[in-house]
Order: sequence, then C-alpha cells, then structure tokens
Amino acid sequence: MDSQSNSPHVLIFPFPVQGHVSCMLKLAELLCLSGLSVTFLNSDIIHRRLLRYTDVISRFSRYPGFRFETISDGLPPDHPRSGNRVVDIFDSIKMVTKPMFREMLLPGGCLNSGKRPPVSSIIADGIMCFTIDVAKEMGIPIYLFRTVSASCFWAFYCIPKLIESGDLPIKEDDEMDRLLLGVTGMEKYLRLRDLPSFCRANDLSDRAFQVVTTETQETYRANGLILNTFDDLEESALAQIRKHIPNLYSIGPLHANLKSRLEAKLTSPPRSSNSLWEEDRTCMTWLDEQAQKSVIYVSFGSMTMLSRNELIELWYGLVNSRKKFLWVVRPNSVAGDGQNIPAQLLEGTLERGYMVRWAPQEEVLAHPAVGGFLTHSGWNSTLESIVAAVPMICWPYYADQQVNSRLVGEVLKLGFDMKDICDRVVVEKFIKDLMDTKRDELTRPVERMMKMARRSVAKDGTSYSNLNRLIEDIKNSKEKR
Ligand SMILES: O=c1ccn([C@@H]2O[C@H](COP(=O)(O)OP(=O)(O)O[C@H]3O[C@H](CO)[C@@H](O)[C@H](O)[C@H]3O)[C@@H](O)[C@H]2O)c(=O)[nH]1
Ligand SMILES: C[C@H]1CC[C@@H]2C(C(=O)O)=CO[C@@H](O)[C@@H]21
Repeated sequence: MDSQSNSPHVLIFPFPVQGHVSCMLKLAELLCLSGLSVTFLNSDIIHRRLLRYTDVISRFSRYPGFRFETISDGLPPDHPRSGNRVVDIFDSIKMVTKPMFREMLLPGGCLNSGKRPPVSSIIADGIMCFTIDVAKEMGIPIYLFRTVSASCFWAFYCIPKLIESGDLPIKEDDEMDRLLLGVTGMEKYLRLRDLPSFCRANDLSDRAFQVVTTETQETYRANGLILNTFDDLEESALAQIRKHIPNLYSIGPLHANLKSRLEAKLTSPPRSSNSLWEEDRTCMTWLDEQAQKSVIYVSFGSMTMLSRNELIELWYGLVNSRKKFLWVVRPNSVAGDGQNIPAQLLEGTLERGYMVRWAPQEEVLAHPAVGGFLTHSGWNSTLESIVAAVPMICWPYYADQQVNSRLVGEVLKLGFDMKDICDRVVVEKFIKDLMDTKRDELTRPVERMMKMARRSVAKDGTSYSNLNRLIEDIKNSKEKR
C-alpha cells in the first residue's frame, strides 16, 4: 500500500463532459490539498483528451495520494457527445458503465485490489444516481455533486409539481411568458420560458426530460448533496433545497475556492488547465494590445451546436456593434461547412475581431481588456464571469442554461438575458448596451457579487467552511466504517 494508506480514500466519478469533469477535478485537488487520497474516474475518451491538452499528470503528481482510473462510457469513439446527442451518454453509461463500475469496487477490482486503501467515500455526479445503488451495495457512503446551479436543481426538483398543476407539458407557444407558481421562491420571475430546456418537450416520455427529472428526485438517497455555488448568490434556492435534502454543501465557486487555497499554500500557484481542446494562447497576446474593458468575449462552452443562421446572425451583431471581440468557435460546433461567409463579416473580423478554437477562459475573463461576456450561461462560465466581475449577455442553449440566464438577467442584474432570440439587430443592441449605454447600471451589482464570491471562499467564508465540513464528514465516515 502507498504512504497514505491510513488517509480516507475518496473516489470521484464525473459525468463525462467538459463542464462536469473540470469542476470535479477542482474539487479533487481541493481534497488532495487537505491530505485525502483521491481516485478520479474518467471515461477513456475524456482521459485521453486531458492527457493530450493539459498538464493534469504533472499537476497532480504533487499529491502522492492521487490516482486516475479510467472506464468506458459505452459509446463509439466517433460519437459527438455534444448537442442533443448527449442523451445517448445517459443510456450507455447506465447500460455499459454501471456494471463495470460495480466490478471495479468488488474485491480484486482495480479500486479494491489491496494496493491502495479501500474506497471510503464516493463523490459521484448527481446526474448518475446509479452510483448510489452500487455504493449502497458495497456499504460505502456516497455524496452527489450536481454541477448545475442551485436554482436549476430546484426547478428540476419541482417538475413533478409542475406536471401535477398542468403547467407541463407546455401546451401552446404563446404561454411561454406566463409566470410559474410551482417553483417555490421563484414565483416572481420564473416563466415557462425559463425552465430547463428539457421541459420544452411536448411529450413527457422524452428521454432527457425523464433522466433529469428522475435523477433529481433520487438525490435524497445519497449521504449529501454538493453544489458549486455560494450562499449569497443563491440563498433562496439553497434554502428550498435544504428543506428536502438537509445535508447540503455549497462550496463554490470551486475555481476560486481552489485558487484561494493554493495561494495560501504556494507563493505562486502554477497556471492550470482542464481543457479538452488545445488552448490557443495567442488570444492573450491579442488582448494585451486592446484598451481596458473594450473587448466582448464570446463563448458558448463545450456542448453548444450553432446552426449556420445563428452563426451568421451573431456574427453580424458583433461586427455591426463595432466593438472589439474575441470569439471561441469550437471545432465541429457549427452545422454545415462554414463556407460562403459574407465579405463584410470577414472584413469586420479582420479589423476588430479575433477567433480561436478554444481559449484559456478563466484567464481571458480576468484580463483587463475584457469588458463583457456573450455566454451560453453554462454554470461554470457564469461563475467564472461573476468572479472576474464581467457583465454578461446570456444566450442560453439548453439544459440548466435557461434558468441561469434568467437568474443573471432578472434577479441578480449582472447582465441581460437574450433567451430565444438570435437576430443581428438585437445582438448589436445588447452588445452596445452592455459595453456602453447601460454599463453603469451593471457595474454596482457586478462588483458587489464579485466581492461576495471572493468572500465566500476566503477563510471562514461560507463556501470555505462548507468545504471544511465536507472534508470532516468524509474523514468521519471513514472512522465509522
Ligand atoms: O474556450 C473555452 C471555452 C470554455 N472553457 C471552459 O469550459 C468550461 C465550460 O463549462 P460551462 O460554462 O459550464 O459550459 P458547458 O461546457 O456547456 O457545460 C455543461 O456543464 C455545465 C455544468 O453542469 C452546465 O451548466 C452546462 O449547461 C453544460 O452544457 C468552463 O470552465 C470554461 O472556462 C475554456 O476553458 N475555454
Ligand atoms: C448533459 C447535460 C444533461 C444533464 C446535465 C445537467 C444536469 O442537470 O446535471 C445539466 O447540464 C449538462 O451539463 C448535463
């Protein structure tokens, strides 16, 4: 057995997509920093890409108790694993990965071979509740980490009530702006339009709708729920969730929590990346040449697929706003061949734009030249923008993003929600508002929330203390076994 044979051994198992893997790796490093042994279970494909594009191996070699293990996600290598095809991962992971996961934990399996201390706690992605069955069978305590916002989790939690009240399925397009009474605490602002995109299915047997609904309802079976949020950001949703799932750990923003703890330990923490694409760092040099707060950063995360029409409308909006822009266009993220782009767009981009396939986003958002973020409202992006005090234009694509964008635009006033609109004139107007006309009205709430985010992860802040509580609970559950 290795030198850490007496320390608790935590197995972390994320749903295999970028937005889940990256924040769960941050949690893994936080647990390593407090002396726990950690095994991080990646799908083969994710692991190969992390090895190719990041420094994870050298970064985690600092922690002797850390290991990676891999498992199949059950899909062929060329499956896109993005856009609407993400539902295929749910099915394959349950059918193919679950039995493999169980085998790994049985005596003689790679997670129970006697070479390392036995797994004493599991932290699994909250969208994979099959892990609870396996953990219970093995007698191992399990915590779920749901990587979406508390507000979105709570909206998912209320779906059965929305079905009972007849709000779901949505019957007519013209009722999308109706306020909902069934999501307690959000009655004043949550419209049908703002429910997670999966709620737009006409048929409630829709696979994605079924998965998010049932997985959310199963959460109570775990020993606790971890959320990447902080109390000042989502106080009301957290209070509602706590009534049903009392053992709740709000420990975010995780990237800031990690940064703060690394800074306390090391004089100059190295740059780190969990990217599944190669980061193009030339955009940082380009940003260095731009004036303060003059650039709008555009990125729609790792899963969004754009139609050609959406690409062109967004592009016209950016070029016509006459603002400088840095735009991430991920490989294979636009339908069609990307040919015949109007000359006006190409010229406008040469003059004022910079495009990359993938950027070091946390660094980009922290750059003084960045003054706004046109985002899909993925939860990691939202938190990163908050910590960097960058106001947002939200153009949600799917899943939790519809809820997040409403929270940002209507409740927190940290930006504007452009949900369900993709029109060049509107895009141009929102950009001008964000960068100039309405900038002042956003500055105060944006600065205030940035400070609260940073306070939450500083010593004795709420997320700092909740993380310590999680670590203690993990240690104690080992003692009890
Ligand atoms: O050029 C880029 C673009 C993105 N990122 C990073 O990639 C992550 C993207 O995460 P997120 O903003 O959450 O978006 P998705 O990749 O779309 O994440 C999925 O997972 C999230 C967490 O559950 C959900 O909130 C989203 O809706 C879901 O699509 C962030 O950490 C970004 O910093 C980069 O490093 N470089
Ligand atoms: C792939 C997406 C569907 C469910 C996941 C999710 C969640 O509710 O946990 C939200 O957005 C995506 O990251 C996941």
